[in-house]
Amino acid sequence: LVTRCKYASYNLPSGSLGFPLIGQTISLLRALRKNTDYQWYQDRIKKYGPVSKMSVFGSPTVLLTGPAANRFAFCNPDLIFTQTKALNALVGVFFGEEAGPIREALATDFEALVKATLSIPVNIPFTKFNKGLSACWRIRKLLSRIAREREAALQQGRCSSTDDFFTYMIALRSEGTHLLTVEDIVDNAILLLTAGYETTSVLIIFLLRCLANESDILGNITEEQEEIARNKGPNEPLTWDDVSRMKYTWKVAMETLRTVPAIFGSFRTAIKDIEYQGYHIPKGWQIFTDQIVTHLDTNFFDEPRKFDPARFHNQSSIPPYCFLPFGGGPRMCPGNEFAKTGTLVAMHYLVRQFRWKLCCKEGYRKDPTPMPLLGLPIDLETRSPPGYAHS
Ligand code: HEM
Repeated sequence: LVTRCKYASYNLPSGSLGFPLIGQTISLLRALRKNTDYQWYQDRIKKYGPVSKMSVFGSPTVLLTGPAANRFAFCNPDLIFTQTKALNALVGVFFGEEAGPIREALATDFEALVKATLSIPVNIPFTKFNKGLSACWRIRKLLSRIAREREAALQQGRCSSTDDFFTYMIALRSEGTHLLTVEDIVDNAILLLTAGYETTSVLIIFLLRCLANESDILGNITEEQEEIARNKGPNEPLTWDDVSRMKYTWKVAMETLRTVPAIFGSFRTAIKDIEYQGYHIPKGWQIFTDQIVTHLDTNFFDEPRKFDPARFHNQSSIPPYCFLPFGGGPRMCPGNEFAKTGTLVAMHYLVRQFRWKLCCKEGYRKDPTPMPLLGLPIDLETRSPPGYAHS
């Protein structure tokens, strides 16, 4: 009623905002967990059309679907990059040589933090949001300590500005390049870790999962990687040039991201009243777009449920704003090349040295990142790469 009175002169999209605060959050989270989110969006589109209003993660939201909507969401200057209210409340690899022990100390807390990013932002004991807040507090405490130690070490000349993320950011501040405080730098570190933590590992997990059932594709990847290895000396590390030659392997990774996007959707907030296709979107409302809607659309991908990396042989045949694993526009993922390199290097060593079988055929859920229901138990066998002249 309040919304109806407040926006009486607006042409709001169809749909309902549901119960205050909760809205459709539980229903969407349930669909994500059951991996039926694609159907959930289709049901909404059928009922309300490609633009509809709802309320998720604590904010009134307009769901936009289709390539034109994706373009609008990613490129409109009146929409700012937002995370859900939960993530904003939670967040206000960078550790040089100590990476191992610090990563271990943080791993469990980051898992709790990522899980809490899509939750109802009400701090009630034992809820995901509450656990995420506690995890975030521990992460912040640990990172702040590290940042302060690095600051002191830098001042005493015990480390260099290129040692890690913190020393680099602190050195830039001393040069007057930015005015961020140590707390701001810690916040940025948390954001980078949240964005980069599970995404690449999800891609590698689902690559392994898909390849276990696709012996021909695995064979083609192995051939590409063996060819690269053949031209190298014993124990010679991979180079940028080698990675740029892993074209087929990357097509398989893109097909994995098309069928199982690591990030399920993108949120923006309208900084003023805006209009889309005749509908008004009030200032302060969220815009939400979901990658899977175009990734599985038969208008853009033939037999979209089929795992077929060959569809990326001719990438110009994919219409713009239909395939968006790394987002689009000015806020496209800045870690995409880093993720690509990490994934390709991991695949180089995995496919040449191992073969694997899935121990179970369970499905997967999104919580919010996709994860096989029972993890990914596999039978791993070592494989002898062909004996090259030098090995
Ligand atoms: C397969 C791996 C990855 C995928 C699929 C992925 C996907 C995405 C997507 C879709 C967005 C845009 C979200 C939006 O527009 O709402 C994004 C943003 C971002 N990603 Fe990634 N990402 C990956 C890896 C990484 C890594 C490794 C890092 C850093 C180490 C990273 C850092 C970021 C950051 C900082 C943003 C926010 C950019 C901004 O605020 O403008 N990502 N990522």
